[in-house]
Amino acid sequence: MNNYHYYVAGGTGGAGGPGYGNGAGGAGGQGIGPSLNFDIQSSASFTVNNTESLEAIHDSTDSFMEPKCHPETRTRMLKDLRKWALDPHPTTTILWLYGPAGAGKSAIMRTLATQLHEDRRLGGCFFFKRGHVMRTNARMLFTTIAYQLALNIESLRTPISRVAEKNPSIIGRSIETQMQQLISEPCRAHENRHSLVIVIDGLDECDGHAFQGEILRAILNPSSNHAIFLRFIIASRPEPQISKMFPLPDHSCNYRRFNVEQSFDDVHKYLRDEFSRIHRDHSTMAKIPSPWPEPSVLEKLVRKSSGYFIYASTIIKFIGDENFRPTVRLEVVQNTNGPGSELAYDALDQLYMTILCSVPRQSELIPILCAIFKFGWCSKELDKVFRLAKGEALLLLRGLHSVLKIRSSKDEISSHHASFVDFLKHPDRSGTFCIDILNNQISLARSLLQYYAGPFQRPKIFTLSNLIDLIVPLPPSDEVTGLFPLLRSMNPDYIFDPGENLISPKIGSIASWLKNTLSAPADLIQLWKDYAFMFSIDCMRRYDNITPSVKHIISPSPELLRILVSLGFLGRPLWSLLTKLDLTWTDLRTTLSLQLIRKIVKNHVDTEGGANPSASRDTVFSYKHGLLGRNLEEAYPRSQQALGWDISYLVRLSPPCPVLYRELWSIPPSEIWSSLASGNTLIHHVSKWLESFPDPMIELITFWQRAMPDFEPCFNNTFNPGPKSQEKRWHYHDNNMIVRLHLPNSLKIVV
Ligand SMILES: Nc1ncnc2c1ncn2[C@@H]1O[C@H](COP(=O)(O)OP(=O)(O)OP(=O)(O)O)[C@@H](O)[C@H]1O
Repeated sequence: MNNYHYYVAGGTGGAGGPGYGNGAGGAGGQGIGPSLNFDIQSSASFTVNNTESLEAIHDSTDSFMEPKCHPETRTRMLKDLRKWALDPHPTTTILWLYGPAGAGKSAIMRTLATQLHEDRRLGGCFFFKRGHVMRTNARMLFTTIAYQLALNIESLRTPISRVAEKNPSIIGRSIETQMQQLISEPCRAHENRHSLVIVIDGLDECDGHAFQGEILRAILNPSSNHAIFLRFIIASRPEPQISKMFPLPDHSCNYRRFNVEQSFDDVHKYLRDEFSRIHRDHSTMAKIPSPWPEPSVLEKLVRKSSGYFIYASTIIKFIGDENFRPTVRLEVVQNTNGPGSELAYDALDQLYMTILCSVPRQSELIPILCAIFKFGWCSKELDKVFRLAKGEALLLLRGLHSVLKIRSSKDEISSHHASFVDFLKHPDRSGTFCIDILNNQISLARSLLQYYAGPFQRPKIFTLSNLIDLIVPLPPSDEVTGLFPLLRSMNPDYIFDPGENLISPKIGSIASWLKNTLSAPADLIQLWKDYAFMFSIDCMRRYDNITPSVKHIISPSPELLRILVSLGFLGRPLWSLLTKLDLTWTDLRTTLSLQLIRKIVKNHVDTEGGANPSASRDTVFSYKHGLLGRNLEEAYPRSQQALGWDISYLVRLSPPCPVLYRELWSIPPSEIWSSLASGNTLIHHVSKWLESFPDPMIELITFWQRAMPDFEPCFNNTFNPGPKSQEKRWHYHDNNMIVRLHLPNSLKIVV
């Protein structure tokens, strides 16, 4: 059991401080004397000397080392805060000051505490400090503040010390009881004409979220019934467990929120003055012309600070180091990736490391951080791509509110400080958290590829291009080989999604990369070559005849080429069919034919034989896009005719297939003959196709040939060609396409 003795006033020793309660005379300083002695008995777990908690006071012995505002900085903010603190009738008596890590909250609070002390309005203060045994201890908060109240306000001494005497175990009681008995009750019984401010800084640095909550509940609870003259200012990072206690205020709130905003002007002033000081005082600077550094360099550094002080004060400490030349160190700071730059940001890095290391579920968090800073994704996108439950990404990022700006209203995530992104990009600084190290890049690529292997969902932002940029620089390794199965199972719908802003060479670069990665299987390389080639054709269609530059590096498989030659005129999104139906190239022709046949039949049924053309989706689509006809009645037969042509070409290219043949019979004759042109074409190509069967049934061929009118001359025109013309047209169609696509001549059909 240790005893903690706060000896206040009088007696021997302590230098008398200026007491200011009710204009009473000066209270004593920290002395040892019997006249006022409140003895707060600790629980057995306390083994540290009590004076350590006194370091939490604004003017403690070590306080000269703690941050304070540089002269003429944060002036407007300090003025506002002081005005609120001194206001005899404020609308709220509790103020929460919040801002990201290193924004300058402690500096503001310390400067304010000093000002309030000079105004004789400081009731007490407590500066929590991470890593300090007493200054992270919630139990020390109200006892230390009570001590200062007793010290500062003469009329409070007796009631406070009486509580301590009567209840020596008060330090072991709940936070709320301490607040009630040591502060609220003695103050309520006391009359004070002026406000008295209690300043609590760095609440997020108090050990244990539960204790942080308890402290806030003790202060915010309306039943605490604080004395009318008491004001509380609490400063912290906007950590979720604290922010939730201060929801955006409505009219019934008894607190005010105060955001420590960026201030480029203040940082500029600070940097300018500090550089002048270094220039003036540093032994090696005598010959360096003034102003130093040049204004443009200064401006750049101000921008880099994002308007917060942590970056500015860190580089000043580095540049101003007496043992080095400031000019050389300034160069190092400017070149963030140059040698030695990791030393420049020591303090900053420690801050960021502490924050990152304190976050749970780090292995899940790292790829998410990579995605945020590489692709700028919002939380919804993160949930989707990382296959997390709704809102889970935000939950994972909860511990990073002091470095990340997370605006749930706009669903945007960004960094408070530009310096945090620099940190995350530099492997010597951020180590395993570095977003650019190989392991993290591979793990991000893996997550993305897993997503892209799944069913197509139109993304809100299109990032395939980023994924390719991520994959292509990866050097060969076992981990990279692990990505191959995912690359094989990628859903091509994502590649050919018109919303993606991809360019052909990007897709080609995956094939080239696979080729250079020696362990890549040949069929995977071919698959990506095919994708690249199809993509180039797609671009050609979309942008009308822009020759695909990809053709120089890609050699698609002959099977694919044959199909494409036929489909080049169809304008169908072939790629989506491929994956949706899980087909090989060989299956594709047959299946496409079957599908198209079913479609022609379905249109017939849906529209009741064409009587109600609005029931056919592709007729409506074609008409709406001005592709076919002036009205739906005109568009319907034309869209059926287009299907008929497509079927003709595909049937001709398909391998012998009895199922397909049977299916052809399901086409209602009226649909075949509604357009003589496509009917004729269909009949011609079916008969030719039947000839390609291993054991062609002559009767069948003859049957189909007879179905075609044989008065060739009459039909020998563009719209209604006879058999010879059909063949010519077929050859022309194919060969022309081969020329257009710059394909090998060997693919041409020789008449
Ligand atoms: N107005 C200012 N003038 C000069 N230096 C400042 C000012 N504000 C902050 N600094 C410096 O910036 C650094 C970070 O400031 P401070 O510790 O006050 O930030 P904070 O918001 O309290 O950070 P944290 O959330 O990590 O506690 C400190 O080195 C401090 O000295």
